[in-house]
Amino acid sequence: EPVEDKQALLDFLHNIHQSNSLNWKQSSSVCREWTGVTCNGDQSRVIALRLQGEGIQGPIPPNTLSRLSAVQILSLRSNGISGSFPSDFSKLGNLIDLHLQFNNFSGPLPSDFSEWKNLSIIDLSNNGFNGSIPNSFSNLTHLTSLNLANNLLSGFIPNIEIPSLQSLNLTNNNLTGSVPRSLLRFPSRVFSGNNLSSETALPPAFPPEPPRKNKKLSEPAILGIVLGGCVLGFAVIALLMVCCYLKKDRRGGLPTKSQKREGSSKKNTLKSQEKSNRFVFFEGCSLAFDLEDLLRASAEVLGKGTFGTTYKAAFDDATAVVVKRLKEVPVVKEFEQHMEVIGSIRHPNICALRAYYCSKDEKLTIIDYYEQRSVSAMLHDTIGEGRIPLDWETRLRIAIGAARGIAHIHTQNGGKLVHGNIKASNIFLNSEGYGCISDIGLAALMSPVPPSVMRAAGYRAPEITDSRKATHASDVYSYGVLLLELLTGKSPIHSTGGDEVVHLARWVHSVVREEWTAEVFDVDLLRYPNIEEEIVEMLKIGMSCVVRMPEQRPKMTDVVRMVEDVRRGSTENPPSSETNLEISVSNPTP
Ligand SMILES: Nc1ncnc2c1ncn2[C@@H]1O[C@H](COP(=O)(O)OP(=O)(O)OP(=O)(O)O)[C@@H](O)[C@H]1O
Repeated sequence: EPVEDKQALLDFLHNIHQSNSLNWKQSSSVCREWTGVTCNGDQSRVIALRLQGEGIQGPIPPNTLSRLSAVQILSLRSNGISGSFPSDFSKLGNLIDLHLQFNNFSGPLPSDFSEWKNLSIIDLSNNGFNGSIPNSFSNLTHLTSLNLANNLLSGFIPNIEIPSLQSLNLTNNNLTGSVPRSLLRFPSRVFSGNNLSSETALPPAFPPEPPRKNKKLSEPAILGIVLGGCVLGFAVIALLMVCCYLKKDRRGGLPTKSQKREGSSKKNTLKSQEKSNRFVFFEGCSLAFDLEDLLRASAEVLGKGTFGTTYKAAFDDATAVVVKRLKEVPVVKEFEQHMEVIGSIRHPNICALRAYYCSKDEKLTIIDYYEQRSVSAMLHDTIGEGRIPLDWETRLRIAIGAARGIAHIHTQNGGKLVHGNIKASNIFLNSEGYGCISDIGLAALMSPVPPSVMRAAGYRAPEITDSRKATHASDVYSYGVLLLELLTGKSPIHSTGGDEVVHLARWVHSVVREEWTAEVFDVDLLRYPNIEEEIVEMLKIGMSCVVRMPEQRPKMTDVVRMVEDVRRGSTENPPSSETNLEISVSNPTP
């Protein structure tokens, strides 16, 4: 137990005004039980403190958090913290990430940032910091991301020459002068909303920033929160709006247009109330809307899943986010910890979690809206005159992408993270047209779902009787069913015409055993020339994933290699015109 760190945290707790009471008790274990606290391996020091959206008000009491000298990650974002930048934070010499955004800090920034030699991410955006940007930022040789947007900073932008700096945001301040040469590599939008001179010397590659339509709306007086053009702010607003709609929805359906107009005056109040609750949003959100567009957004129910209802919040320019409202999430702390793990994952084949909301009664997750809908919709939904068949190239990319995404999930959280609900309705297409997987690990958090009502029934491995106890091997099984679905075009549970319900894995096995392999494949696929070898290879992989014994299934990393080889193999050995569709059934499926 890190006794001194614990005392520092208790001193902090006893000297702040905090509206959502933290569960920090002298008698409980700081490393194992306290919300937002992470210790090192031997539990001798606190190394991360994440108190996002905890409703903390007022200034940070001096000589409290600054005693956490081993802390590397400090996040106090989305609270109501006021006062100046705590000068004693200079003692936190091990800091790597500092998140103080969306608070009410004021006064100048510290003049000497060189104390924090390891700092990599600094987010001080959406506060009331004034004065100039200190030159000492240049000494932060490990800095990768600096966000000072939506403050009251003035004066010239210093020449910050840090090669590692990849992300910069200085929008909506009162900065003057021109953009220094060292920062010309960043796009003009990261400097917009300032008083920079026209000879800002932006290189011709960066078009001039169009006038900001909603400039007046970025004033703090309007919404009480400074959102301006900040990208992350959009997620918050969308979240708040949807909360508003959801509350209406609870009273009976989504609001009509006139109800929306009536309700708009109430939205601001709701926004500020909710802001002081438990909003947490993650970096990297690249959505960009005008605030007006956001206020016009409407909510639509996409569907009711096992764990709650999913909404689309759409904006006038067709941009949208998806809000999942989860029911029956038993433990707040577990939910928050899980969201922090998921929110930090950035991978091309994993749908990024943009934000979440957590209170005792309400839990929401926010992700991007995928216009083409899910792989399930692409395979099975009839649109307009009929279904547009999914071509083999797309199906192959879905399979490769999903495999890569799941393999990455299996490496997270010390190799303990499991998806637990892999199915076609949780897979979308990323910008490169590869599969991208969503809803990671939610099943493990929820109340157990009886196998009979599990919507994922057809994908569920035979050994899984409790929906919360999925494993890497059961994920491999579910992925195998997904492959069979892509190859056959059939749902994981389907009927053959009579009353009988057929499980896809069993059906494929029986057809292959009868040596009618060609009958297995979706007729839409058989139209494509020269793909027999690839689809047969893929079928073999799918069948190896759905064997009954979990220990006989391949590991996800092997599956990635195998599905990638399907394409590689056939380019190296082009298929003969007469491909043999025979498959040997060596491994009985259930
Ligand atoms: N980000 C998204 N973009 C587009 N459609 C989505 C998105 N997220 C979910 N959907 C669609 O919304 C519908 C409801 O999704 P939801 O996740 O609630 O249920 P489900 O996937 O059918 O079941 P489960 O709750 O077991 O995952 C599904 O058709 C799903 O594909």
